[in-house]
Amino acid sequence: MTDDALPIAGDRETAREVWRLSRGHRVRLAAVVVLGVVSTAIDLIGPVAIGFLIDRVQERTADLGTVLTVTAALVVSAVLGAIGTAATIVLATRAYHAILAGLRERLVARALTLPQHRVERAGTGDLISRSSDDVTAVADAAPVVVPVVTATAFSIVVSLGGLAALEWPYAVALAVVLPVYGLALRWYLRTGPAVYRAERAAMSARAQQIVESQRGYATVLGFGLGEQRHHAVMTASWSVAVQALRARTVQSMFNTRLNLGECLSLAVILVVGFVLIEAGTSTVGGATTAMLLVLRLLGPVNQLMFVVDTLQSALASLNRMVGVVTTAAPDTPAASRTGTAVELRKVEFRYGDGPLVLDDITLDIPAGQRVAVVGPSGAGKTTLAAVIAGIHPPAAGTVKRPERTVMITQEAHVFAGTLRENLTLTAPDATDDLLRAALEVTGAAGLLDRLPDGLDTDLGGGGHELTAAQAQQVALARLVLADPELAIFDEAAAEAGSTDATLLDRAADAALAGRTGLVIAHRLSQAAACDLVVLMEHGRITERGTHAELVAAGGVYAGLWAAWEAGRDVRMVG
Ligand SMILES: Nc1ncnc2c1ncn2[C@@H]1O[C@H](COP(=O)(O)OP(=O)(O)OP(=O)(O)O)[C@@H](O)[C@H]1O
Repeated sequence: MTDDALPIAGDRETAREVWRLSRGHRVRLAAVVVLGVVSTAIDLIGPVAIGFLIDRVQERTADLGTVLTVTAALVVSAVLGAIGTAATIVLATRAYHAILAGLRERLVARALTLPQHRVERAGTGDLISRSSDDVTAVADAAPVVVPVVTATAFSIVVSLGGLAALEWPYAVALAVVLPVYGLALRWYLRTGPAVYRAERAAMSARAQQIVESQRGYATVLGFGLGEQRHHAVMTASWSVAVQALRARTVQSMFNTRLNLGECLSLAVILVVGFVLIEAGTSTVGGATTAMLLVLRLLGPVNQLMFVVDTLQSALASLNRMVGVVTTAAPDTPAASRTGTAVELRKVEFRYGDGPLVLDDITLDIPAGQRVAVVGPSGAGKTTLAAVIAGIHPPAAGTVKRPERTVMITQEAHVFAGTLRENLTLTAPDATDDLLRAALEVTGAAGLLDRLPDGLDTDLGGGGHELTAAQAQQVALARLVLADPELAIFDEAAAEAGSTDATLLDRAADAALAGRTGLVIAHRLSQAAACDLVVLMEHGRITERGTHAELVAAGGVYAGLWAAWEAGRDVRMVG
């Protein structure tokens, strides 16, 4: 794990979080425990009844009534035990899924508030895999793990209790042998995962060799590489065979250890039973009951050993999920001083270990004013916008911005869902009238009329496709509905003079009305309409002032403006 990776919770932290999440389900969990103990205890009736019958037969006091009573007890205990166990498993599985659903909700909620730079540093894949693969791994483990773990836990407790009730030396003997299973498990967990990983890696390498040979078929033929490819596939296949052999060996060695545990368990009960019968403290029936109890227990214990892999990987996934949930909340932006919406002091920023992309930036944006940032490509405009928006924390210096800050980036995303859902993302309670008004403000009322189902039209993946400009208008309408104090626009550079550019300029202008605005101006006409213009070059602010002041000053901006007016080099600023 690198320093940048999202954290992985420890087992204790995970247990704490799961306990916290179980708050609404504790009655159900208590019912699981009660039902589990009762149904496992009912299961004990069988061994006890058989022991009772054997003793009566030995004493020669058994008659047909005894046999029928014992048979009835066996049937009733089997049926009730089965019903009770099934009900316990159903209840436990429901509780498990309810708690998992709660965890998933918290994970998504937390993931959506993680600072973008945190997610980017960790790799978006990490977060996606935690909220999809890990959730699936934990959910898929339920049908395998829950019944086995529940049954084994109750069986161990109740069987040990039953043995102790019978004669305490039986329980002590079994308790002494049970650690053999623990040792077998420890050995398996230390050896198994690495061997299985190596087997899977060998399989991937073989698949890779085969796919490459097929994909590069023409090259293989053209260069006469057939023999070489054949050899590569053969080597990879042999490696799979070797790894598979190792994996199966580990498995059978594990089985041997389990068999040893089983033999020892039965042997100690046999020996203890013999000694107790000899001493006259136990009967043959009692020893038989003890033996049957141990035999009953061995099934679930063995099953537990075989689901331990699934259990482990589910726990690892759980730790990864809880790691996101318990990640520290991002710093809330400091409230800005009255009158000044944005305050940057000596801000520096670099991507990773790269060079400074922002260097000594000090900037105030008075509340309600619009500032345009212009400059050549790579000057750091987008980075400055992201630092002001709080997406990237500054490497040095301080940034203050209003709490309600929204940034519209160059790629406005349209989410899969209806237009209404796309708009209400930022205003869940907005009425249809408000949504229409927001679309109207951003000049998209016409779009609404053209959509086949109006606000209910499906957009995004598989739905009605919006043009890039329409997607921007929807994003702007979303911004209007979010009603932020500071709006930051880093919009796509539409070609100057194009219908889209005019449309978007008007839409942005309307969306900015009454707010503080920071506009990354790709067209100098946008800059000219702002209250203040900031020119950036090589990560530094080199000129600042009103448009008129900068033009009058005759510096770089004035040159750019002259070029813009002459229509000579429009792209200089984008
Ligand atoms: N994610 C990143 N990782 C590393 N370097 C980056 C990253 N994003 C931008 N840069 C670098 O930072 C510098 C500033 O980039 P930035 O995108 O902020 O400039 P810009 O003025 O907005 O350019 P443009 O107008 O082309 O969008 C450039 O040298 C760029 O290569």
